[in-house]
Order: sequence, then C-alpha cells, then structure tokens
Amino acid sequence: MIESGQTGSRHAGQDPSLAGLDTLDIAALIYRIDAGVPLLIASNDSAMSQLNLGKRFPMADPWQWLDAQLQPASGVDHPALQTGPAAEDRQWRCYHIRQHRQPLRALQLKVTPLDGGHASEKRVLVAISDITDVDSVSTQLPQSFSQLRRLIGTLPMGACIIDVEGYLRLANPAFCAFFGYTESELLNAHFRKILPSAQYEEATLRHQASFSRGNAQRRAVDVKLRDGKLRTVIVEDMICHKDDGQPLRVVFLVDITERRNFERRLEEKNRRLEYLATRDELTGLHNRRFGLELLEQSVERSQRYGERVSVAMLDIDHFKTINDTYGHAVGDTVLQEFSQHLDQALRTSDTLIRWGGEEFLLILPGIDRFAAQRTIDRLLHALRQQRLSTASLSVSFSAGVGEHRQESTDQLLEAVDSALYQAKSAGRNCVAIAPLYAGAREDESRPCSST
Ligand SMILES: Nc1nc2c(ncn2[C@@H]2O[C@H](COP(=O)(O)OP(=O)(O)OP(=O)(O)O)[C@@H](O)[C@H]2O)c(=O)[nH]1
Repeated sequence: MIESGQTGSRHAGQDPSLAGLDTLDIAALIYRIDAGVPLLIASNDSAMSQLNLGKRFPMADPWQWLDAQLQPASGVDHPALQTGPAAEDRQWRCYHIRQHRQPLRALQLKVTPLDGGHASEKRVLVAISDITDVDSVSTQLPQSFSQLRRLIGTLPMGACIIDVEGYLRLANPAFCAFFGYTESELLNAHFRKILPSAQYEEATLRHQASFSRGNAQRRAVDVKLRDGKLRTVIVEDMICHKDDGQPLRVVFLVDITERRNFERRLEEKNRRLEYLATRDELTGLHNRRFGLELLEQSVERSQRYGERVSVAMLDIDHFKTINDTYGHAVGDTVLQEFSQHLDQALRTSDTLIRWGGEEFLLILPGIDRFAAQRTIDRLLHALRQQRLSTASLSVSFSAGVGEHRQESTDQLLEAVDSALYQAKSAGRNCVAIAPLYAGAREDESRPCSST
C-alpha cells in the first residue's frame, strides 16, 4: 500500500502534529483554511514521496481531487473542508487524485481538525491511505467465478466471498491469518462470527442492501478476531455472480487499527495541549498566559468602545502558614476550593485567572473601580463564611483594584500590584484601590476597605 519515503524529518514549520506518522507509514498533509480556501502548509515524508510534493509550503494542491464517483471535488467539496461535529464527518472517505502524467490513484482519507492554533487559523490534518491496489483489484476482477476464486486466493490482502444469506464461501489465507482462524473454521460460517455483536444488525442491513445496490461500498468497520480483540478495517465490497447467475459479495479488508489508534491519540493530545495552553492544571481556571491575552482583549475593548474595565489582583493571606502547618496537599486543596468559591460567586462576564502561586487576577468588565471594590468586598465576606479543605480552614485575601484608562496592560498591572501591596501593608483581609492612570481628580489612592 503506502510507500514511505525517507523517515524522520518533518517539513514546513516542523508541525508537531505530523510527528510519528512516518514511522506508522501514514501519509499526512496539513491544510490551513484561509477564508474557506485550503492551503497546503505541511506534509510528512510519506506524503511527499507518494504524492510527488515539492518542499515549498504553503502551496495550492498540485493535483486535482475527485470524489469516490470520480466527480471533481474542488471548491466547497474539497476533502479538507469536509469536517464537522457529526461522527460520519470523521470517517475514512474515498477520493481520487489526478496528477500530471500519473495514473489515477484511489485514496482513503480521514480529516481531523487540529486545535491549539490561533482562533482565526483553522488547520486540518488529512491522513491518507493509498487504496489504489484494492481499487485496481476490485475493478479488474475476472468475469469467470473460478478465475475470481483463484485470484482472491493469491491476494496479499484479506479477502472473502459471502453469499446472500451471509455465509462465507471463501476466505483467502491473508483473511484467515488476520482473524486467527483456519480456513475450515471460517468456511460456511456466518459473517457474524467475525463481528462484535453490537454490529450484527447494521451489518445485516448493509449486507442485504449491498446486493440490491450492487455498487462497491467502502467504509471503516470494527471486526472481532478469534482471540476476541477488536480491530478496525476498511472494507471494500462488490457484487459478482457465479456462473449459474447466483450473486455473491466479494469483500476486501485493509487493517487500519494502528492508524486509527494513532489518530485518536493525536486528537487526545491536541485536546490536552489546547487545555494546557489556556488552563491552570490545579484549579482549572485560566492560566496566566491566556489570562494576559484576555486582559489585553478587555483593555483593547475598553480603549476602542469606551467600555469600563476594572482589574483586581487577589492574594491569599498567610498562605505559607497553611502549607507549613497542614502540608502542601492541603494547600493545594485550599487553592482549588478557593478558586471554585470565587468563580461561582462572580458574574459570567467576570474572569478569574490563576496568576501564579496563591495570586489571582480578576477582570471585571463594565464596572468602575468602586463597584469592583464592592464586588471584591462581597467575595471576601462570602469567603469568610466558608471552611476550606478537610482541615476546615478559614481563609482571607488581600486585593488591589484598578480601573483601566489609557495605560498599557503592564502599567495597569503595576498599579494594581502596588495597591495589593498597600492592602497587605494595611493588615490584609481588605481591598485597596489604585490611582487612575491619567491625572483625574479622583486619582487619589483610597484607603483600604475592610469587610
Ligand atoms: N500548596 C501550594 N502552595 C503554593 C502553590 N504555589 C505557591 N505556593 C506557596 O504559597 C506560599 C506563598 O507564600 P508568601 O508569598 O510568603 O505569602 P503568604 O504566606 O500568603 O503571605 P502574605 O501574602 O504576605 O499574606 C509559598 O509558601 C508557596 O510555596 C501551589 O500551587 N500549591
């Protein structure tokens, strides 16, 4: 099937999503979707050698895509655009490519959206399985049934023949070896023998439909080996006729389990990377890196639309004593429960960010610094009613709050930090307001409000 080129290197931006695909012999491409137009931005070695790709990315496809029925698949029908939340959008699909001076090739594709990129930059990974061999076998099957039996017997890929009632009338050596049965154990057995029970009904309906439809069908199916293990195969089937006119179904299999598992791991890894890129692992709140982006967006909105935005830095009081007295694990639980209580008490438009250690940044859009101070006082008061962790601890925090005017985020954070320092110096368990950036009259720093 797929011929791998030289392995090891990756191309075009060294995209980590391609790592490992060469060793699994999976050809893969990455497209970036720019305003609905797919642009090829990376490829692994296998895809480069199979598809005769140059090394200059980004590039438009140097070939023509055709769908399973050999109709042009360009524009909105381009395979890289066929992604969606529905399960069938993540299935392997059949396409063909026409390349300059090359024979038509049949490919099985699976398109997986890649997360973690910039929001405006949608990227998809297209895993490719070359099924030209299967295609050429199934389209050039001999007319005579005895010739067909002989041909199937010599094929290196798993193949079998099933009658209308669903009984196996032939299983070639590759098919028997794959499922772990001897030929005699499979001959005259019903095809249910090689399926997990959950698939019986659907497989029976498909089996019946394949005789009435008569066209070749290709899809990914879970099958069950003799030892009970499940594998995923791509099934291609077609109807032929015995010399007496009796219809039979010829089925070819390609095992894609490793590829599918790899893709699942890749999807999981992408989800995890996306989570880690924006979230703090301990508390589940937004992390500092992402929080800074959110702060910059809020500040930008405030500048552009004149929206008020207040910002507060909260720091748990005497947290070191909690760690020292009850241990780090209790300290961690306090941080988690503290985050939950505060997050639940805030409006959905407010954002709580774990800034680091026992420090939290709070973005409060739409309110001035005095309203922000009242909000934080309310949080402090509510927190006092809580007992945190198994040690049933009462915890307070100090906070510095500021309101954005024309200053940069760094200047705003600096001002809020100084106010926090002031609140700590004033005895903790209180909120101090930072002076406004540009000299308004109310600029004076206010004394600490205490709950
Ligand atoms: N358990 C736990 N402790 C942490 C974590 N991150 C930071 N810390 C601890 O938080 C403590 C912060 O101590 P300090 O900066 O002295 O502050 P504090 O004891 O709260 O004193 P004040 O802020 O002045 O009230 C240090 O002991 C850190 O080790 C964490 O993720 N988990």
